[in-house]
Amino acid sequence: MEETYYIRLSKERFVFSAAHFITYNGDICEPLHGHNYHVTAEIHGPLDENHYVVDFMVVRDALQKIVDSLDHRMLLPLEHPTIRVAVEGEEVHVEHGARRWVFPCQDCVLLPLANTTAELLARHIANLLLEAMPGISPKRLCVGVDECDGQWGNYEIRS
Ligand SMILES: Nc1nc2c(c(=O)[nH]1)N=C([C@H](O)[C@H](O)COP(=O)(O)OP(=O)(O)OP(=O)(O)O)CN2
Repeated sequence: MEETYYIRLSKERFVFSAAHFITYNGDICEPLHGHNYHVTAEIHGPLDENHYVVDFMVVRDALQKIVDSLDHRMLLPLEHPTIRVAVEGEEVHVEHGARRWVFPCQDCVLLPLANTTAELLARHIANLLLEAMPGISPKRLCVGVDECDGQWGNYEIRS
């Protein structure tokens, strides 16, 4: 029998309210809209000298910073094949086909993603979480992003 330990952080305050639009089925582009995204993280690994997988507080604080950095922002994908995102002075200019949007830079987060789906947001948050916890290399890290009350996109990375 194999034993595993893992921690899960799923706090009510891991929420960011953000605007986005995605494309799907080729070139169909959603209207701009918002979600109250909920985030969870699960970390698997052996116990350390404290009998922790990882200190809850370390993960909690790192995840909270990431969540806060996305809160009250327009989420924009930098790697989308047909949504063009360009910073011009203090503004972000966005184009998709004949549609155009202009946002103040401070209201936007430009993400290295091909689309702002819940799945890709989960991957992005997982990568930020790993970067924020140097020295911690979990056996498995799972991040979940809930777009709207029970529609989760999940990402898992194993070492
Ligand atoms: N696997 C995925 N499927 C979909 C995603 C996604 O990220 N991953 N995203 C969407 C859209 O963003 C869409 O906005 C979600 O639509 P909907 O569920 O209708 O969300 P609402 O906020 O409008 O919620 P209501 O329950 O309708 O109020 C689609 N699919």
